[in-house]
Amino acid sequence: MSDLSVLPAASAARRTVPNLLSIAGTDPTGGAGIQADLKSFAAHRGYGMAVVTALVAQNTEGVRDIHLPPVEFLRAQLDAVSDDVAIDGVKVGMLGTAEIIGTVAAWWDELTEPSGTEPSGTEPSRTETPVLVVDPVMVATSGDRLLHAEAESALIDFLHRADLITPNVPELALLAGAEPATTTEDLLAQAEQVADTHNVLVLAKGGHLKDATVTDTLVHPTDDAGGRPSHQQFESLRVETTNTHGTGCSVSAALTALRARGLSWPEAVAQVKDWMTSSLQSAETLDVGRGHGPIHHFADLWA
Ligand SMILES: Nc1ncnc2c1ncn2[C@@H]1O[C@H](COP(=O)(O)OP(=O)(O)O)[C@@H](O)[C@H]1O
Ligand SMILES: Cc1ncc(COP(=O)(O)O)c(N)n1
Repeated sequence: MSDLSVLPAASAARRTVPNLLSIAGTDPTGGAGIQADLKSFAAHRGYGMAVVTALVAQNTEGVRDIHLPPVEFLRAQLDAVSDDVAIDGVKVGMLGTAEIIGTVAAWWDELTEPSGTEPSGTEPSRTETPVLVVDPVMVATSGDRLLHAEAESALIDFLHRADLITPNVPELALLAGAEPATTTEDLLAQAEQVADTHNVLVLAKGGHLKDATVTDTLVHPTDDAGGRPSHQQFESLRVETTNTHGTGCSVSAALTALRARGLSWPEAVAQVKDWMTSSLQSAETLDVGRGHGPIHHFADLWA
């Protein structure tokens, strides 16, 4: 009889599960922020890690209070992860203040820019710059502000670091300095402006438009020759539900996971859009709270 007391561990010689970090605020009811990101990473086969920028006393009905840990402690959390773990993807959500944005920016720049010093041999074995997705979180579905108004310009300055930004309609309007789009064409024009200004790929999410279908548009900045790769639109039927708490957080985390797993951006967006539709369709099988409930991150897995 074989020895049942020892189970062989799977080989970790080559990492096939990406290490993914969410830098975001919390939602103790589990639908948005870091809690949603961790579920979304797991639903997309990634190993989830989390650094808390802000403790948010919120539920499905709204935000009650926000506590900001000192930025020295935020930096200590970031270093604790990056000193030890090879990070494949980072999703940035709620940042809250200009000081927090500056702290995350300094950490990111040190992590990704060559220091000029010889490696000590103790760094985690990362071969490439991690994927960086920034969800420019400003206002929650409930209408509560999650970014100080005076921190908007600091957030805008942060964006050029991202591989992809994922604004919703009001966030894109703010970034473009325009009124919120009312049509997919307006959304596209604003996304082109923002993509060029910050030289960043933009996924303009159309959930807040009133159409019967929901269209997200992936927009590239113009290239060095002044041309723009054609944009791609991802359309789905609109799910009739008020359980939309955390949709933006979940989408940006899912995209981080799939890109870190090697999918192209269009492949990742197409897959995440399908997943989001079924997560919204199954949201009512959960019974969480009296307000805007969470989506069902594991609808397909549990089916
Ligand atoms: N009612 C809906 N039916 C189907 N998809 C939706 C619906 N609402 C939002 N989505 C999708 O969920 C994601 C988040 O969209 P959006 O609501 O625009 O952003 P946010 O959650 O950041 O406000 C997008 O991929 C969007 O297409
Ligand atoms: C900590 C935190 N981050 C982000 C959101 C936005 O979530 P949504 O707008 O998708 O409800 C939120 N409510 N809380």
